[in-house]
Amino acid sequence: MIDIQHISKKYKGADNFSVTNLDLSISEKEIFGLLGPNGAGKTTLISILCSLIKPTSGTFSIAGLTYQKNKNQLKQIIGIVPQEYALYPSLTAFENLKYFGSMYGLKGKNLNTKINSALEHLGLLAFAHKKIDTFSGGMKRRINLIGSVLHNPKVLFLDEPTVGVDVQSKNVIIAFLQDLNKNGTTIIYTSHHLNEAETFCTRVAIIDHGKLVVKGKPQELITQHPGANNLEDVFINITGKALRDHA
Ligand SMILES: Nc1ncnc2c1ncn2[C@@H]1O[C@H](COP(=O)(O)OP(=O)(O)OP(=O)(O)O)[C@@H](O)[C@H]1O
Repeated sequence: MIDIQHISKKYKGADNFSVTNLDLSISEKEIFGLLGPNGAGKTTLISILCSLIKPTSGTFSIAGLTYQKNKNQLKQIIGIVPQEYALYPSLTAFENLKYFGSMYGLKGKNLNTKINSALEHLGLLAFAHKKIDTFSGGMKRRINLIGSVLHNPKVLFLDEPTVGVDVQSKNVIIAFLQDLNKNGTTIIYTSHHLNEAETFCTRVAIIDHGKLVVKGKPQELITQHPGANNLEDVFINITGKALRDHA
């Protein structure tokens, strides 16, 4: 489904590569977790796969489509949930979602039904006509998520979808994503929540300093690392205890 070959990225003016010669294949209907310390290159990789930035070298395809040849088709089959909220604060939740839907050519009754159904699924129907600037962080994240799936993407990319949300919102978000996945959506997400990734993901890859260090099913990785009881132990084992501060 997703085939990544020798992807590297060096930002303009940067001294180092943010992603280095990365190869990865992700199958249809996987829930794939990209894990790694701050600055490892997770957002950079997701941004490349979403065609938001161009790789310095290397290629990738999604469902056989490439950004060089099939940019518009590619946009239609993917959904993107960015780290930052991409919402208009002075518009209501419903108005924001109508706007998102219209960007994918959706309109009328069909769009309204989809919006209402997703709002209900994510516990937000009662707030449909309230302005976004009155929403909590967890509510905004759920609206952002709905906006990215109205067009039924085959592949959904999420950059830390559960950061800064309470446990209740997190559980609703994870359950919603699991339902999408059961209905055929392949999910690729980045997270620092290793407990969450351990139970949520079919496979994970740990990235460090722009390189893919290890990949596999969470339980397999735990078994392969002597003394590891969970994915966090594996993570520390692989990436070490040093802080990754930089400016
Ligand atoms: N626009 C940019 N210009 C220059 N360097 C950048 C840019 N964006 C990211 N970087 C650098 O690329 C490296 C990887 O950053 P990236 O945001 O992809 O990491 P990450 O794994 O998503 O980190 P985090 O977990 O903190 O979100 C870092 O060293 C970062 O400083």
